[in-house]
Amino acid sequence: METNFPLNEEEIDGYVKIDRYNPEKIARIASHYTEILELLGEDPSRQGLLKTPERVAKALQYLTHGYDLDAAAILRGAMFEEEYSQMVVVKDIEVYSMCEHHMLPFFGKAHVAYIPNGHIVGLSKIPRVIDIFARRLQVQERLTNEIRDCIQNTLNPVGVAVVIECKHLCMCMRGVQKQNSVTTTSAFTGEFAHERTRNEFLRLITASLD
Ligand SMILES: Nc1nc2c(ncn2[C@@H]2O[C@H](COP(=O)(O)OP(=O)(O)OP(=O)(O)O)[C@@H](O)[C@H]2O)c(=O)[nH]1
Ligand SMILES: [Zn+2]
Repeated sequence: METNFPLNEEEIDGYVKIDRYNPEKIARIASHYTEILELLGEDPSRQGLLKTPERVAKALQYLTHGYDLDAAAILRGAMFEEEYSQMVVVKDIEVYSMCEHHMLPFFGKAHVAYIPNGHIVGLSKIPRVIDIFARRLQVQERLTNEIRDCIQNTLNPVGVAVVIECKHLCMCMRGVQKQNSVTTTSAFTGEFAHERTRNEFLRLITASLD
């Protein structure tokens, strides 16, 4: 899987209104991690760990920056009147999220489709919406529904379909330790309730360009 992130830390600031990276907040989170390192049996004063609490604090702020972003506003910012009324599918969108039970990553792909109802949306905004909900503490089911609801309620299309396939590290590197299990979740509205439309979507997301 590619690891190019849609937003880096500098770019976030263009979207995030409050300052997630303010030094006081980072220092407070970091101080907890100094204690956690000690409790884990480490020596937080050894060279390799000196900056670790601060690094972890910044990483966690990044991994949860979706709390500060308004997905509906981002969609509304790039809606265009257009008479196109066929299905629009954006597939194989990388997803990186954190399970709310263990705060361990789950990651994989999302596939999204909608059928326009007078408006289309800028294509890049669909991965942005996914990221805004993924960059929080999540369960895959809620992530799937939140993406569906945001697109449905903002763009008001004839229907929305969302399928997400993810590996959960809390199931791979601890706990039940199943390395190959993949969880699939889906959410549909409107026209996608019909088997024919849903099947067309499923066919398109499994079709290859090669
Ligand atoms: N439904 C759902 N469950 C999740 C997701 N991410 C993690 N989980 C599960 O959340 C559950 C939490 O169960 P608990 O029994 O409270 O936690 P635990 O003792 O750490 O469980 P194990 O992982 O089985 O060791 C586990 O079954 C995880 O696999 C998710 O996105 N959706
Ligand atoms: Zn988990």
